[in-house]
Amino acid sequence: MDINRKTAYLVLVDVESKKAYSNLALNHQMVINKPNAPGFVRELVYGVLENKLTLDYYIDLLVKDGVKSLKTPELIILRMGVYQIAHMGSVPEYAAVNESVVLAKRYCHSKASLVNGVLREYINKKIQLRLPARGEDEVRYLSIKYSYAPWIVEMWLDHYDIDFVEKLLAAGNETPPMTIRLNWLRVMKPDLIKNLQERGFTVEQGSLCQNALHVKGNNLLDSDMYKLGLFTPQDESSMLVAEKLNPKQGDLVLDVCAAPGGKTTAIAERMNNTGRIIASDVYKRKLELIEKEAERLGIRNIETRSWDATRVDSSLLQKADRVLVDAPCSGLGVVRRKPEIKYKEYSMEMERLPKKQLAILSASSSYVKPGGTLLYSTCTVNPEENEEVVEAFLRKNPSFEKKEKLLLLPQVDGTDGFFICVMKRSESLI
Ligand SMILES: C[S@@+](CC[C@H](N)C(=O)[O-])C[C@H]1O[C@@H](n2cnc3c(N)ncnc32)[C@H](O)[C@@H]1O
Repeated sequence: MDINRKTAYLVLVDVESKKAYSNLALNHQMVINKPNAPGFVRELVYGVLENKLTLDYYIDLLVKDGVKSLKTPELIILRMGVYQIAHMGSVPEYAAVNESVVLAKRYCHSKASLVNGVLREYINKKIQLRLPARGEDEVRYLSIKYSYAPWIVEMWLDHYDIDFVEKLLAAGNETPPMTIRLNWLRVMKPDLIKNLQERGFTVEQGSLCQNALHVKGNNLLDSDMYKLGLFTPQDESSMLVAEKLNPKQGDLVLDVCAAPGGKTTAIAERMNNTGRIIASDVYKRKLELIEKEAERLGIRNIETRSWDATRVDSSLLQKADRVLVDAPCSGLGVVRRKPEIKYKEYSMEMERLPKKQLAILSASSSYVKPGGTLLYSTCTVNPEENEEVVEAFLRKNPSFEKKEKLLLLPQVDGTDGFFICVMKRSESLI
């Protein structure tokens, strides 16, 4: 059996059945199975995840009792087969069919002939197969064409015009660039660039942040440069948070939703290991991630603690120069990296998020000293979690003033979808 397709299959089962995060499941199965073509595995896994609803739509047209009659193993094998035929030009059609049948014989033996039949029929009919008519139901059409849960399409259409929504949906299916944040504490930019180029990586300056580099090449995170803490993988939108917070040497900074610490460590690097950063998260077990990263990067000014940010710690009232609220959110801005987010069901949790975000922002604002900075950010494109939370906060807290508001978009900025709002507390408290 082809180890690459087997690995992809096992990742997709973990994501579908165990609700695993795609990046973690992929890393896990890569380590166990050691596929000889990791690029192929990644392309197949992310291709199937990104196009899941579109693939299911076509499979549904070809299976007698519809896609709902299929169990997870045969459904995943069919998705993989159709994806290879439709999108992977390097895979001959016969190989996509034969290898899918081999997988079916191993993981759902009685369905091997169904897999064979459906894939052969797909090859024969693919030119005639059509998406549902746009005019009849635009939400359904967009949901299937771009493969997003219908409620996400509907929500975006409620807030934005159709052209914007279609570009946003399409950009969420693009492969994001590999961007790294160079660690000023450990390396100078020209030296890191030279080091990367000598090892065969292609390097380009980032477009938004001075310390951002776009890198092309394989196994970057296995390199000694990574282990030595010369850089951290991070999207430029996240790097921009530390830049906009603009911490000064010697500041007291509170990062109240800090794990796994991507922004905490970016802030620490800017502060050149001076001052004090209190990085808290409600989940104690996640604090270890921040501590490990700080150690890798040679950072010594971070203290971690578990704290529920909806509660006020009276010992810190008006003490902080800067407070960062990088709030828990729906994550709709990072679907390029975590395509499984596109299929989340609309839930009560989604409905409760803006309330929770406002509670965290309100409690955390009390730590900002007069004249200090409060920054609210999310990795989502949803006005209810972004602008509306900030506006509700500002209405109730006249001592804060909005200084800058940014909505970064994959189709415009090439970054993840990201919201940043910088607020200042007045010198004399109202
Ligand atoms: C968007 S993530 C933060 C990412 C982080 N700032 C970074 O850059 O790596 C949101 C974090 O908020 C935490 N969180 C959720 N509810 C919280 C609460 N009530 N108090 C504090 N942290 C909370 C989650 O555990 C999660 O780690």
